[in-house]
Amino acid sequence: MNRGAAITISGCGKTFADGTRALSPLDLDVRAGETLVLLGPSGCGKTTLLRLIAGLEAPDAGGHIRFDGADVTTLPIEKRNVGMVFQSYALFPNMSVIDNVAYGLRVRGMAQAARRAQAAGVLEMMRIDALAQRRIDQLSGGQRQRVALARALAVEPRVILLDEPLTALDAALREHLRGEIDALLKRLAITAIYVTHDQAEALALGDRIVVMRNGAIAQVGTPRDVYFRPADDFVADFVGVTNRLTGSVADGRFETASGFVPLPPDLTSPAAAPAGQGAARLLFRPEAARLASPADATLVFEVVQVEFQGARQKVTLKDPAGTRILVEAPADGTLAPGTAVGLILDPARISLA
Ligand SMILES: Nc1ncnc2c1ncn2[C@@H]1O[C@H](COP(=O)(O)OP(=O)(O)OP(=O)(O)O)[C@@H](O)[C@H]1O
Repeated sequence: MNRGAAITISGCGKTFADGTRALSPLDLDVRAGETLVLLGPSGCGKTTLLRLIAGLEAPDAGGHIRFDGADVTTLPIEKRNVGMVFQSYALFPNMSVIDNVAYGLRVRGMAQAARRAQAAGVLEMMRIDALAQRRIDQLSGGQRQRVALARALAVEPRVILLDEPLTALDAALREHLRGEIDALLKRLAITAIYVTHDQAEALALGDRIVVMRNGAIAQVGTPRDVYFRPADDFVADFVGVTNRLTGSVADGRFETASGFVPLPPDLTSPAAAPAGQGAARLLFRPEAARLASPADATLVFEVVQVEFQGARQKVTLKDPAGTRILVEAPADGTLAPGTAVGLILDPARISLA
């Protein structure tokens, strides 16, 4: 397999013929060999960005796309050496599995024996070699998606582009294939760009995640960055439940109705503007908090509701100002509505907004 290409996207916007502005001009660097996930709600421009990278659409004037430094902006898809996998497999239903996988090699003019051998190798790698002679319409959804992936990989692309490849599958199969795709992409060290609107898929697969909103990039970061240090309210809410406390920052502390939180240095540095000093909100996920006795904590809340979930319980708390938050705790049965509890926040998993 080829080594993956580094991709540089600069000033790429996209306005369709009917005037729809699908993407505002944006810049993005994709590192060689990484899996980059484009995550965002329907219509935010994920597919459009993927199609620009593929060469299926041209960016508006001024936009440039480079693969390993070489400008490919005007190159059509067949000259970019990219593989694509879609939600709707786009396989030839009457052809055998092996002929589907070898198709791209035939288009490139490879001789029959050589392309059959190469296709057979990819089928083996994907563990579907036993299905080589089956027709596509004799396969299950999960098998078809493996064939689609095999076909994209058979041409030894520098970049593989995946557009919601698992959406059509049921939940259990989706999770299983997600694990397989993750392992495969890491092993091949191929540059992969993966479009999804499913946050769990994005967090599991991405080396980095690009959260998109209304044709623009809201945040680029590792799954941990995006989850624990969301750039804004939109990102915070799109990737999970977010608690918010209002208060103010002074002398390295966040002061709020229920007490205070000592802040880690990176949140109080001048670079952490606008929240380095003055009125602010503290954001954290339910699992970034731990319950403690009120005497051992700098924040004290009242228990409002406890929802038993087996191994864990979800606990709703309120502060003296009436602000409610949701936390998770081991299901030990000692929490009752009306009691006071202390709350300890993991400093690495809080952010200010
Ligand atoms: N060929 C086209 N002509 C006009 N508008 C288009 C065209 N293709 C896409 N759009 C519009 O551009 C915007 C972005 O679409 P895009 O398909 O990139 O979104 P998406 O984030 O991939 O959404 P989804 O998750 O629903 O696939 C949408 O408003 C869409 O309606």
